[in-house]
Amino acid sequence: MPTADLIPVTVLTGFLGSGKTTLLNQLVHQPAMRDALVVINEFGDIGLDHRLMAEGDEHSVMEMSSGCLCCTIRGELSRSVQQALEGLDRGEGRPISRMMIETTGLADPAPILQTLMTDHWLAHRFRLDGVVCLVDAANGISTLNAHRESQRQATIADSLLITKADLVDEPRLTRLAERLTAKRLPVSEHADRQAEDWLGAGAYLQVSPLSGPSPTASIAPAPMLAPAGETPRSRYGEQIRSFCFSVETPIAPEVLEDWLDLVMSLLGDRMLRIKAIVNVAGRPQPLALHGVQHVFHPPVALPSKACPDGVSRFVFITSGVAPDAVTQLFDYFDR
Ligand SMILES: Nc1nc2c(ncn2[C@@H]2O[C@H](COP(=O)(O)OP(=O)(O)OP(=O)(O)O)[C@@H](O)[C@H]2O)c(=O)[nH]1
Repeated sequence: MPTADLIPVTVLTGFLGSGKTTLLNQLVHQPAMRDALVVINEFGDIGLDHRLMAEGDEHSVMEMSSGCLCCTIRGELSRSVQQALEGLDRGEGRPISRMMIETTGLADPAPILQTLMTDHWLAHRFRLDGVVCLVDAANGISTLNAHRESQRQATIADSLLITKADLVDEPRLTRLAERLTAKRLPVSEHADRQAEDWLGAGAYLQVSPLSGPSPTASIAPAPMLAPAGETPRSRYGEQIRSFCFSVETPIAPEVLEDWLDLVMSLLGDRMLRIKAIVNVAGRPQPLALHGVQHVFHPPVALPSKACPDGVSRFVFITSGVAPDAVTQLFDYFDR
């Protein structure tokens, strides 16, 4: 097939909580995402991101949460996409014009790119359009220092976008931008592409910031290494683990608050990510909660269909923390 007829694929990556799903939620309403197939890969047994995605008629969302696309379920990308496209061929939707893959926050994008390029079926239908990496301004520098995965994601990206610029002051944003543009390795052939190149006509630049005065910043990418003397501490697969926790009855607001406050303060740097859809007693709508390292974002009310069975679901991604340490604390407060 001529390259021009191949379906473009964008890989959207970025460390845990950097804002990938938030961005996708806004992008799916852009004209360039009409007829897009969105593949969401999540770290953890319970995938919550598909519930957090706004629904729309013009895009399909495929969730892959049984493992990480860069390692354990690498072979499944081809099979799952084939199934999705066969469904479309049978008239169960319109043909897709683009695919977007949201990686897990801990993914190494390189094996995913390799799969796209070397899997016979995928390589004959899709072409890589680019890798976009989100870097969270609130946690960016410490994450780059501490987590090899974050460095890999930013190094491989064609475009880097800084999210949460509204949460930091200008000097902090500048330090992060300088860190990201510090050219310590040969720059990849696409490295000078600006964010507006992907998705065609600058779709991202139309995305409004979530809150606050400063828009999400986009900068040209550049590979980087940790500064001398700062060794990445974590290695995916060794210490990092995810676990899920469900609560079947509505949770009293004070129990939720006290429990999460204590969890965050006790676990400190070892708490990488909390994601939850919570049925809070006395509230008509479920709440989405997001903790990203030491930052807890304001809760957001979701439509009732995000939690149809009334069960609250929490996903914790930690470094070296036993699940019991978290769940027993809940039992302590929920007496
Ligand atoms: N203030 C602010 N908050 C943001 C911005 N982008 C994302 N967030 C918040 O950051 C939190 C995490 O965002 P997600 O979109 O779930 O992040 P993610 O990268 O998909 O997370 P993982 O699936 O864990 O990798 C949510 O509470 C978002 O509302 C931003 O630009 N500004």
